[in-house]
Amino acid sequence: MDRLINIAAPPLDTEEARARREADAPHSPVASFPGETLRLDAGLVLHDLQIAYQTYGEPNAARTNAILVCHALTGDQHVANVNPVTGKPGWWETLVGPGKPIDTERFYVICANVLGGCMGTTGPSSTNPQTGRPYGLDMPLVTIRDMVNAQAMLLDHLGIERLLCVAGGSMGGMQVLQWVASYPERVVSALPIATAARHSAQNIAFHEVGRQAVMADPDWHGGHYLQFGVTPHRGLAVARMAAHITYMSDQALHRKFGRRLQDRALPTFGFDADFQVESYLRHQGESFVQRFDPNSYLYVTRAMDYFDLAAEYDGVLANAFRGSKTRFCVVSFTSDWLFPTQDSRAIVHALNASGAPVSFAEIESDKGHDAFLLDEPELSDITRGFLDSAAKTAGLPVARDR
Ligand SMILES: CC(=O)SCCNC(=O)CCNC(=O)[C@H](O)C(C)(C)COP(=O)(O)OP(=O)(O)OC[C@H]1O[C@@H](n2cnc3c(N)ncnc32)[C@H](O)[C@@H]1OP(=O)(O)O
Ligand SMILES: N[C@@H](CCO)C(=O)O
Repeated sequence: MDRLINIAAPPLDTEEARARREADAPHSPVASFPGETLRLDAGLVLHDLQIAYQTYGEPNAARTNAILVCHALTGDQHVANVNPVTGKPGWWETLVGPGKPIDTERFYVICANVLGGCMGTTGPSSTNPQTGRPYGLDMPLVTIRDMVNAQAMLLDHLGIERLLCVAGGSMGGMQVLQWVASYPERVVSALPIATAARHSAQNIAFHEVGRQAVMADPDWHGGHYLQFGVTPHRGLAVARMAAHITYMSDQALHRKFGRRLQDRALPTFGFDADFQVESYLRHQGESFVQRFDPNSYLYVTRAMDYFDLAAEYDGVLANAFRGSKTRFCVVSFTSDWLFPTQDSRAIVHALNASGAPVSFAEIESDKGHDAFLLDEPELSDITRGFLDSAAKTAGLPVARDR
């Protein structure tokens, strides 16, 4: 019988997986801030902050060519090249690299693992300096604004005063919007993709299902599973399966799998993964738990839920951008029902009302929300054109013809 998802490989917090993560250390520099604190929206203070990051390309002499890329919910700092933990290409290798739209021969690209994450930046699996044990749920909740404030500390550490662009999709796009609201003078241009200025009720609902799956796993132990030497990987896998459906469109699921059966001619009349789509989702769940920490999943989904940029500005989104000189390019995808085009339009309307320069593109695609991670030629063209124009405004040398 093959009714349950099969977590064959070691989950993230076994000794073996820890060793794999530690093997990443030479690849990911970690910025530490001894003696400094980060004040969080939750009203608490974080000590001994650590931020794991990657850079690609070189800063120019005036340090005016930096682009900050912000990752989505379960991304990490490995935006390009090979991710040493998964052995797979970086999550935005379609856009970032030499000669690519975010051209690392021209730009100095920085990407940091978010606060609350599990790839080297302080998160619930980090050691709580007050107890010497992993934080677990004793880690204070973090918000998108907290993530951005931590990134600002990293930029100070790297000697980058101003960003030529801040770019990202989904939760990365939320960080882009927050960057302009919090640090307008530090951002020349902004590229928020497949995102929203506030998380919808429907999206909060999906996240709650995922969190309940994690917390219902008997191995969760109130969030202190590391002390018990186990990981609630089954709950996390179920959470990912449910979430993954929301990252795709109905058309894409139909195109990829339809009602086809997996490795069999007839249904089993049982609960095995008869259908290809079931097998695919199980695979997505099983592979996710090899690279992600269950408590981090709780924290980062919660940060998205709390995001409501207008709420910080008397309920008027335009006020978040008023006076900002940042140039925007807002992008959405036609088949993205998780962050539909109407969410992007709301951002564009607010930017118009605030007087900010903004362009908007809705890209025709049947790939759903995760289209921003896939090879979408129109996204590449828009990104290249937008960055060329931002670079020109900033007085950088023009791009070579390709
Ligand atoms: C910033 C960030 O967001 S980083 C995090 C982004 N990364 C993820 O979210 C990782 C998981 N998500 C995905 O894989 C997303 O679908 C994407 C967008 C990143 C990739 O999409 P695609 O290239 O279309 O890949 P697809 O969704 O078809 O998945 C391919 C995988 O499914 C597996 N698969 C395909 N069909 C089946 C099936 N019938 N049964 C079992 N497994 C299957 C493939 O073997 C492949 O496995 P692998 O990834 O372990 O090599
Ligand atoms: N699939 C991506 C996008 C989610 O918004 C991720 O897991 O981060």
